[in-house]
Amino acid sequence: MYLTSYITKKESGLSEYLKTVIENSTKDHVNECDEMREIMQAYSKKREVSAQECVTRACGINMKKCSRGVIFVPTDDNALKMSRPMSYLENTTLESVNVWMTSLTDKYKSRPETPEFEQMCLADFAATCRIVYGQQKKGKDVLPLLNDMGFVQKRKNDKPAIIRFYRCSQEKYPEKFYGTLLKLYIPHRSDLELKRRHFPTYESFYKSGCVQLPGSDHPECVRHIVKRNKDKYEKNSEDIENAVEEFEQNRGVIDEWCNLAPESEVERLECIEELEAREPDHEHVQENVPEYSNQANAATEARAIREPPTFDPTLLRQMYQNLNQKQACVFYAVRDWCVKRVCGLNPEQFFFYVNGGAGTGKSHLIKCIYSEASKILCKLPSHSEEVDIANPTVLLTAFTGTAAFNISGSTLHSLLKLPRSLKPPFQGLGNQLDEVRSELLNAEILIIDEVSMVSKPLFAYVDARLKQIKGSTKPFGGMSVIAVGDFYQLPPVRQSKTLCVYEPCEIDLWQEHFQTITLTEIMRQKDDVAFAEMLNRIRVKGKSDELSQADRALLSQTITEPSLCPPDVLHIFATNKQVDSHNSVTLALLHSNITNIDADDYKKDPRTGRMARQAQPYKGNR
Ligand SMILES: Nc1ncnc2c1ncn2[C@@H]1O[C@H](COP(=O)(O)OP(=O)(O)OP(=O)(O)O)[C@@H](O)[C@H]1O
Repeated sequence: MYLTSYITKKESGLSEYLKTVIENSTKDHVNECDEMREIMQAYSKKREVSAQECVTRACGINMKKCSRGVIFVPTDDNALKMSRPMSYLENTTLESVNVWMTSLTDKYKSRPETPEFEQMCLADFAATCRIVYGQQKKGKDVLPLLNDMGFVQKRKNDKPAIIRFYRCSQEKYPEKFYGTLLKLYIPHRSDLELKRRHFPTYESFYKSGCVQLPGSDHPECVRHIVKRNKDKYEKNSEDIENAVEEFEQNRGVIDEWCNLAPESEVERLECIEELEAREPDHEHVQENVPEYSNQANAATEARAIREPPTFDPTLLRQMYQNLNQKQACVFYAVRDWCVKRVCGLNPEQFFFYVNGGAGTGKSHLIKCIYSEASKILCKLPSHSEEVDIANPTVLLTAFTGTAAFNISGSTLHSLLKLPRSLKPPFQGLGNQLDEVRSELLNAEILIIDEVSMVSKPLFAYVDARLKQIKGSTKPFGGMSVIAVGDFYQLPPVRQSKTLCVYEPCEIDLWQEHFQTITLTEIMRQKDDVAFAEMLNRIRVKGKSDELSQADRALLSQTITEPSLCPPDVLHIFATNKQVDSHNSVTLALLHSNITNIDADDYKKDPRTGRMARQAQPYKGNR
């Protein structure tokens, strides 16, 4: 699949893209040189060329060896024409019409008038003949073309060339579709022969027309002639077309890419979304992705890996000692694994999902695990010489910036340089791979906090990315994973699929690998057991389930007049407007001298891929 996709990569969108660039640059520039430069830049940025192809081209190495010639046959009514060279044009008069280079189709129409050439359709001509120049004109069986168009020679019988032509959809563009069939497979000397008086369209001529071929003594249906010639050149075209269509529709899930080619990730799509000025794909685009910056810039880009959290050893010891039974269970399981790893016992990868309601001590446990595991794993042989904090052994991450900040970690997007759109196919790291690989090569454990916000596509992407970075086909590239969170809390943005929903048709990393450990003891309100228990009941309550009288009474006790509410306690509001108003009032109470600073808003220019400062800040942006 990987190779097929690589060698059949499409460039179909490029023409449309260039058209837009040309239209825009015509509007923007008076100077043709600038216009040309802009088009060239757009072309070079948009064109998808892999690193391998670049090297091959730059070094002039043959990209492929082919025992057959491959000929492109232009069949469009308005096919692109190239002008003759300047040196030629300078010696012609203004009235001269002979200013265009002749195409293969022109040469076909001027083919020799021998019986053999008369019967040839354009496809035959392209596949079995070659235009010869210079000394080759003196070769065997070379014939002159009419109208001084050059010379032609039949190819050796066993080596007809492969013909390529633009195929268009029969449903969407019937006229072009039938025009192509007729031009390729009906012998002719002028396009008028293919669109005759009684047949206003190519389609009508194809379906009801008859022609008498040179050398034949009776007319024959156009359809039949087309079929006979087409069968010579398009033997399996329908099967191939159906297979391609099926492949496009049922592209494998993201993971398959990595399973097939984890090491040689050369996806060319890295810059597509940067340059595409299209509407975001709502299902796959991650909204509000914090710290996301696809405009990598050494000066402005925040480091992917934050400074690791450090704790006072005495405090840490106390934290370990005070872990409750379930917390301790996970903590020591991970600790044992780390010890085995350091001793060279190569323990199996583990995948834990630490679940539990609000305040059950999930983040607290993460901090303990992180500190202890980092301390032990830094003794791994590869780290013994110099422990570099930029090469962590445990990765602390979360989906949102806030959650990541709370645990002194990084967001998944920034750490793994994930693209904004998670739409398949998987986008590799391209030339950032080495840099990320060197940063994360020593990582052994990945911790993901607030996992309820991680969507299925994002999780699959993390898996794929780690496979790429680690160069391993094992799940998550061989790293052990601790996912922490509560699926009763925030779901993924934009109604993306959450991890805990099982779908049998997909490879489900979550169901397949993760072992759940549920923390039940509420640590945040441990001095108020009644309240903590009520919170647990509310956590699992359905929308239509009534609150019990006792719970209602307990909650009602806390109702108070807003004016009586102390200003310095946490306030929660239903709308942003109320939040803004409360913040403004509180801020004014704290500081008298307030200065407003307008934000500078930047927007990506789809043509250049660069961030351009907007004249006006966006309204309503926060
Ligand atoms: N074993 C423990 N000993 C003492 N305090 C603890 C322990 N576990 C957790 N805590 C404290 O309980 C409070 C809640 O813990 P924590 O924030 O880790 O819970 P959480 O499950 O992550 O909550 P949430 O889901 O709301 O983010 C914190 O103040 C934490 O320090």
